[in-house]
Amino acid sequence: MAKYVLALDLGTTSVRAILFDKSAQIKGVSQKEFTQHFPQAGWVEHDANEIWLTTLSVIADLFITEEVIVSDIDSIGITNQRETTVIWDKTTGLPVYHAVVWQSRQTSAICDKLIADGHSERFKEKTGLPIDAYFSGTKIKWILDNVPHARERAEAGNLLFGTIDSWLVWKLSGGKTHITDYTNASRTLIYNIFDLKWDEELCNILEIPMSMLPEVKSSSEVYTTTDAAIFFGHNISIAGIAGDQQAALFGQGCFEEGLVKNTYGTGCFMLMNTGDKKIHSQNGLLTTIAWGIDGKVEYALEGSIFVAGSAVQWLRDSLKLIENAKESEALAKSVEDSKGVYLVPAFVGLGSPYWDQDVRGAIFGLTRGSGKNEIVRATLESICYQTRDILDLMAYEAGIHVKRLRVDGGAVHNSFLMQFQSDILHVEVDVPKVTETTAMGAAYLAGLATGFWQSKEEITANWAVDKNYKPSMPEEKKENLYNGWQKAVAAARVFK
Ligand SMILES: Nc1ncnc2c1ncn2[C@@H]1O[C@H](COP(=O)(O)OP(=O)(O)O)[C@@H](O)[C@H]1O
Ligand SMILES: O=P(O)(O)OC[C@H](O)CO
Repeated sequence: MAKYVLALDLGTTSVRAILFDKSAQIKGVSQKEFTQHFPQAGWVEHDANEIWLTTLSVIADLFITEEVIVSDIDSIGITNQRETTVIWDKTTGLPVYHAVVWQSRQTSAICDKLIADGHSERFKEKTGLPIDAYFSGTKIKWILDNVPHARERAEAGNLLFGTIDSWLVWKLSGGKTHITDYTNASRTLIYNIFDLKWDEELCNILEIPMSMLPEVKSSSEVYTTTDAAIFFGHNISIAGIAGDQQAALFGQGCFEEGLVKNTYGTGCFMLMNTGDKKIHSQNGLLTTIAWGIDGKVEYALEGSIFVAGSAVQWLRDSLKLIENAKESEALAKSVEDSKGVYLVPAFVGLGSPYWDQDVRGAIFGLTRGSGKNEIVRATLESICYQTRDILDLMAYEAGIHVKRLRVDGGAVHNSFLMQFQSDILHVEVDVPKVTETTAMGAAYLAGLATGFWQSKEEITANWAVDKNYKPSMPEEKKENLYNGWQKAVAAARVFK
C-alpha cells in the first residue's frame, strides 16, 4: 500500500521535494537552490538542465534521509514557477538556450512594439492578460529570434516549448510525454482561456509554430508515468500539475467563490477564486485559470507583485543591512514607524495593477534621522502596500467584501509583516498550520486523481489556522500611511 504522495515544487530560486502522508502531514522535505543567471541588466535566466538535475538530487536526498522506498510513493504532483520558458530539441533533449525566467525583462522591446501596433485588446480579450514581458509568449519569440537557427529548427518541427512543468514531465517520462496543464497554459499569452485552446491568431502574431506547443491537460489526472530507467527503477504515476500560485490556492482550500489567498515569496501573488465567472479586469488584474478538474474549469482573478521577499534579499545581499531575512522583523519592530520613509521596490518594473515596465525602484522621504531600521521597515511595509493596491481592486471588481485573507510563503513567519498587513488592509490575516500550501496543493491534485484522497471536502477538513492577525490600527493613521505610498509610487513612475 503506497503511503505518500511526492510533491515536486520547482520555484524561482529552489527546488523542493516534499512527501505528504494520508493525513496531509509532511513526512519529509528536501530543498536545494540553483543558480540564478543575470547575463544583462534586467535579464534573469536559469539553466533548465540544472533544474532537472537539482530535482533528481532533492528526490534522492529525500528518499535517503527519510528512509523511504520508491514503492511507498503513490504518485507525483508537480507545481512550478509559472511563465518561465524552456525550448529544447526533441531528439537530443537539450535546451537550445537558458530558461528565460518570469522576472526577466529581455522582451520589453517586443512588448512595446506589440502594444504600439495595437494588439493589446486582442491579447487581453483572449488570454485575460496584458502584454508584458512577464508572460511566456514574447519569451518564446525572443529565443526563436535570437538563438542561431532556432526558428528553422522550430519550423521543421524539431523543437518543443514548455513551461517548467512541461520540461519536468518530459524529462521524468524519458521524453515520452509533452504536456502542460490549464493553469500553466493560461500564463503563456497564447492560450485562449475561454475556448480552452492554443490561439492560432496570437501564435501567428508572435510567429510561434504551433507544433512546438504541449498538449494541454487538466490539473488532476494520471498523465503518464516516470521512466523506470530514470526514476529509481520505478514507473510512478504523474497525476497532478498546477502553476505554483494556483496550487497554493488549491492547497489553501479556496474552493468557494470569493475566497482569497496571498503568497509571500520572491514576489507576492494574490488569487481570488471566481468560480465559473471570468471577470474581465478593467484595473490591471489578470483573469486566469484556477484549475481544471473533473471536466470543469474554474477561474481566478490575480494580482501579481514582482518584488516582495526578493526586496528583503536585496537588503541582505546588496545593502548588507541584515544578515538574514528573519532579522528584518526585529529591526522593523525596533522603531515606532518608518518616519515617513517609503521604498518602492520596482526593481523589475511594476506588475499589477500598474503594468509599468520602465519604472525603477526608489526611496522617498529620507531625512538625517533615517537609518537602517527605517529602511528595513519601509521595505516590509512596501510588501503590504502593494498587496493593498491589489486587494482593494479585487474586492471592487468581484463585488465582494473580503473579510479574511489566507496567506502562505516564506515571509509569513514575519509577525511584523503580517500584523502590518492586517492593519493596512483592515482584514483578518490567517496563517495556516501547514504553510507549504503550494506543494500541498500539487500533492492533493495528484492524490485526488489516483484515489489516495477522495474529495475536496477531505482537503477542506485538513486546513487549519495556526496564527490569526486582527487589524488594530486607527482608520486615519492607516489611510494617511497608504496615501503616502500612493504618492511615492506616482513619483517613482515620473522618474524614468
Ligand atoms: N522572516 C522573513 N521576513 C521577511 N521575508 C522573509 C522571511 N523569511 C523569508 N523571507 C523571504 O521570503 C522569500 C522566500 O520564500 P519562499 O516561499 O521560499 O519563496 P520562493 O518560493 O519564491 O522561492 C525570500 O525572498 C525571503 O527573502
Ligand atoms: O517561484 P515563486 O514562488 O516566486 O512564484 C513565481 C510565480 O509563479 C511567477 O508567476
